[in-house]
Amino acid sequence: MARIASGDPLPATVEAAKTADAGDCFIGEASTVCCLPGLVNVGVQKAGTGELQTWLGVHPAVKVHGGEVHFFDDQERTPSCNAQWRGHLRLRYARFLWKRQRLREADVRGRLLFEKTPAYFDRAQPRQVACAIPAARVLIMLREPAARAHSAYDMCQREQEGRWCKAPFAQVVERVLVGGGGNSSDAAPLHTSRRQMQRSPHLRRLFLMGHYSTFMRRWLDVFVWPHVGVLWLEQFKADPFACMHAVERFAGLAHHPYRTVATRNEAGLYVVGRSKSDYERKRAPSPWAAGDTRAVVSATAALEAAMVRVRAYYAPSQRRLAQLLQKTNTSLLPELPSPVTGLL
Ligand SMILES: Nc1ncnc2c1ncn2[C@@H]1O[C@H](COP(=O)(O)OS(=O)(=O)O)[C@@H](OP(=O)(O)O)[C@H]1O
Repeated sequence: MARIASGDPLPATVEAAKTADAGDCFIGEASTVCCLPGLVNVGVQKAGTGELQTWLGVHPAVKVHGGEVHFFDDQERTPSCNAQWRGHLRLRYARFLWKRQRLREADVRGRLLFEKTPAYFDRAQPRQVACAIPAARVLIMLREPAARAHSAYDMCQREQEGRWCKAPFAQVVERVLVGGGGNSSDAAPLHTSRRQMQRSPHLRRLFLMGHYSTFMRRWLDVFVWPHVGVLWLEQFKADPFACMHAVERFAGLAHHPYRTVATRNEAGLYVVGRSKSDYERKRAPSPWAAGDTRAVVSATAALEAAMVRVRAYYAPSQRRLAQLLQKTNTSLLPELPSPVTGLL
């Protein structure tokens, strides 16, 4: 059972923070409260972490942060996790987490505190997170890695318009993934072009993040395995109710009747209130918008071929992940989704 913020808050001092853990709260000046989360969703980007936060936000026994925290992103390596350091780290983290919200005891008493930062999966040092909140439940949401990479690239094109994502995804794949013959059945393994990866840290992250087993091992090295739970966006798409039930069991929460509050949106997905899935797919890429049929057909074919290539690139790594999930028993649902099992 994850720690629920039900006890009396500790004084907001380093001394008190030395003995705190996930789910504990600190009371500071003017009775303001800040807490350490009991449940942290550490990733991955584009695997439905925003949606999960929305669903947990309507659970009466959960207090969600509401945004993304990024406290542990790219922090410097710390020499050791001694008591003094732990005390400081916990206080800084709890204060940072709630700096934009004036929490009162009544907001948190008896509730599970939740934060999500998908960037933690590959950008945080799990050892540091474990130093701050060793008893926390760590939720890892994954998504078939080729679809994840495409979705992340698409988001960059739509929202960030960065230089690194100007070219169509299919062109980038052609440039970055080398070896093989473009066919998943080719014997030669695909790997990333060192030169292309050195040129763009964004592309490097886009492709490397999908080697889930590499990053997962780092989390499993420092958190006890029953405290780490894995869920797939594909599972959430297929049955969000089973997923929410599994998350509740994982976090020690009472069952909430999500079926009574969820509706289906235009995309046919279950949502509670506003969802990214309501509007993300409505924005069309340029050839579609221009209505140029030939361009659409050729862009679709190029994208499909690129996706085959990306899936082939990730196949060995997906096999390693399957073994890791089996060994550690960290899947929250017993059945792996078909786009994932297809690769294993
Ligand atoms: N209710 C529901 N059911 C199934 N799938 C859903 C739902 N809500 C959001 N989504 C899809 O989740 C994808 C976004 O994931 P994230 O919220 O983790 O994105 S982000 O990293 O925070 O930007 C994004 O996927 P893509 O549209 O394929 O990019 C969303 O469409």
